[in-house]
Amino acid sequence: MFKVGKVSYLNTVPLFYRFEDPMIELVEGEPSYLVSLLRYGKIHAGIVSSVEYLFNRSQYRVVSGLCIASKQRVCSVLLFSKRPMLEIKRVYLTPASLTSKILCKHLLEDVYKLKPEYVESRESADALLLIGDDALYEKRLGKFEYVYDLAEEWHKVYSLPFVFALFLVRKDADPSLDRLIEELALKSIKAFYEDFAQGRVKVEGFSRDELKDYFYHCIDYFLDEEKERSLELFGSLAYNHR
Ligand SMILES: C=C(O[C@@H]1C=C(C(=O)O)C=C[C@H]1O)C(=O)O
Repeated sequence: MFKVGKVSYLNTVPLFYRFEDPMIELVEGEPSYLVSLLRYGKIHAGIVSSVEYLFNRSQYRVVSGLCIASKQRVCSVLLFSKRPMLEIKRVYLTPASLTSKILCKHLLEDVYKLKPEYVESRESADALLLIGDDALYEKRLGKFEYVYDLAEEWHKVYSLPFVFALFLVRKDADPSLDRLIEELALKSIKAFYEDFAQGRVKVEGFSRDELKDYFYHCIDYFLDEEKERSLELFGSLAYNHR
């Protein structure tokens, strides 16, 4: 039996839409939790934060061609702020994330040349980094005057897509697992988009228009050469923020 980690957010619904096999057991959780399970061998594989691969390459194989990325906007990695970007002083970074936290630090410190204090409580912060469904729900509440999409910020600077997560397989796992994951995920994505186009997909808590914007204009699942280039660039910039 293979244990495979699945991020428990809207963004993985297409990847796991038909991800059923007698050999596979899914384990759900937030990205940082899944990374710790994978690192310590409690699961064999999972779609997890891309920085885990960038910092510990020798431990993993990457399932080819698949990722969670965005071409421009991602819509669910958002910095919510009471002040304009250049005036941000105290930042809360969600502990659910690894990649987006580092992306946020890179943008604030290296691109915008700020020296923010990172605080543990939301209440004392003037800006909050949230990811996944937490970010999508917070946006709806409309409590913050400034909302920055971090993939869009990355794109403004580098004109590149951004890769948030990769399907990693532990090197000590059976080699047949990579192929099985690739097949099931590709089958899932195809079935999801076919069903969505036919109006057959419903996800509790989200309207059809919200889903359409998210899955057609924000999230992208295909790891191509441009995304690999972006990943390597991020790897070289991320090192100072680990
Ligand atoms: C786009 C997203 O990508 C995620 C962001 C991750 C991270 O920041 O470590 C990890 C997995 C992905 O689910 C999101 O969660 O909204």
